[in-house]
Parts: sequence; structure tokens; C-alpha cells
Amino acid sequence: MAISYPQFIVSEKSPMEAKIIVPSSSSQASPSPPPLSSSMSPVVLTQDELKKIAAYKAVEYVESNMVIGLGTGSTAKHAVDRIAELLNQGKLHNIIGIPTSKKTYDQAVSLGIPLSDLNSHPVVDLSIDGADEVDPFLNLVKGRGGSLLREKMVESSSKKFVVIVDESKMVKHLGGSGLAMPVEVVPYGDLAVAKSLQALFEDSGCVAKRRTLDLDGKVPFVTDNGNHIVELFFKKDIGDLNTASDKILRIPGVVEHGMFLGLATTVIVAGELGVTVENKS
Ligand SMILES: O=C[C@H](O)[C@H](O)[C@H](O)COP(=O)(O)O
Repeated sequence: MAISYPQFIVSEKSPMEAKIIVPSSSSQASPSPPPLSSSMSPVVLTQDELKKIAAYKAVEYVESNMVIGLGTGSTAKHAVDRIAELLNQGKLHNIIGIPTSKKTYDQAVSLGIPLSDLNSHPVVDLSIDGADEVDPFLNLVKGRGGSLLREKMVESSSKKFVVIVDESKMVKHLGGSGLAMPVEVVPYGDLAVAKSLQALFEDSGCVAKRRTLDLDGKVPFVTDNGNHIVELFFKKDIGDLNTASDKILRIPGVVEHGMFLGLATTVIVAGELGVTVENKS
């Protein structure tokens, strides 16, 4: 079903700047929204509609002849749909997509987007992906869908990495949502690795749990790479993120964690009052 969007000011900001955006009578957002009625009646957007607005705005950064990292998740899915739509309309051509998960691979194949991989294209022009948390410095938590390893490989190989979120993803500090920070670990000894991770962040009230597919906690979630996911839940700030990253990666059995530090070059945030574009300073 087609979505009607209110008109938005799209504001370009560096991190830490104010983010209050107000509806406008002139639109720069995509997809081309219809004019508001004269009564300016408020439009309540769903979270998915906000994700779609952020995704469509991000696809404005895509140019013909680019190698594009295709993210994973409910927000990135809209960007992949939009890229396919523009290819089909002839508004983009010669795009090569690098999918960050099997799910995105399947979506892109079904839409006819030409695909390749990192071995053939080790330098990616632009990646577009969602995130689970974004802090004021544009550091991210990613991977609650379990795709963090391939995402980090592709996005750290990208000249530009545009992150697309609805405003619910903004946090004061990583871990601040109280939801999981995922760590990909090899299956062997995963519960022992979980204990080591929990001990590492004891001062932050960390609880580590293996992600499972069943309520009894016996069937582990398996990533596209055949690994498991340990989820970390924090009660307090974990302090310096680079220190935390180094400590996690030093535990044998850890493959990668879901903190994406300093990788995002642009974050597009869609909220009820408009779209904010924040660029890395
Ligand atoms: O593994 C999943 C990815 O990191 C997603 O990009 C992230 O979880 C955000 O997903 P969504 O857009 O569905 O909120």
C-alpha cells in the first residue's frame, strides 16, 4: 500500500548539533511526498514508515556505476527495494551490490540487482545499512539480526557508510537501550566464552546470554557463517569503547562484536518531525 508522507525539512548536521526539525511547506525528502492539506493535520507515521523514509533518503547517495554494500534488516530492506526500483526505471545503471547476509542476497537476487562479493570488489563505494543503536558520535551497535560479521567486513571496506535509522535507535551511550549487544563466537565453548565476556564487564552489570531460537534456550541461533551469538546486556555505561572492543576481541573464541566504532560517515535519522542527516566530523 502506498504511504503518504508529511513534508519534511532535511537537515544536514554534524554530530552533537541540535536535531529539532520541523515540518515545512517545501520538501526535499524522498519519496516525493504530496503537499500537506491546508489544515496541516498531523500524520502519525509507523516505525516502518520512518525506516522507509530514512532508506529512501540514503538511496539518493547512490550513483550509477557504483559498487554498493547492501545492508541487512528491516530498514536496509527498504533501501534494497528502492535501488532495484531505480534500476528498473532506468534511473540507475551498472550497480553492483555486495550483500551483507544470505537474506539480503536472496532479496537482491529476487529483485534482479547484479551482485558480487568482497573478493572480487574489495573496495566498496558506498554501503547503506540500519543499526540497533547510534550514539552522539555516530558509533553504532549492529547485529541484532545476527549479521554483524559480514556487515562489518563490507562496511569497513566502504569509502562511505550511510546508516539509516528511525529516531528510536538514538542512545546517549552504546548499550544504553538496555537491549542486546551481540558478539559472534565460534560454536565450540560458546557458553564458556559467554562467561568470560560477562566477567569482562562485571563493573557494568553485564549479563551474557547465548542467543537461542527456542524458549528453553537449547537451540542456538546460527549465523550465516556457522557461528553462534552471545548477547551482552549492560546496566551501566561500559566506558571507553575502543578499550572495550580490544578486550572483547582478545578473548579466544570471539569472532567479532557488534560495536561499529568510527565506521559510519553519515547517519540519516527519520523521526516524527522530519529527517536529520548527520555527517562524521
Ligand atoms: O544484524 C542485523 C543488522 O545489524 C541490522 O542492520 C540491525 O539489527 C538493524 O535492524 P533493523 O533495521 O531491522 O532495526
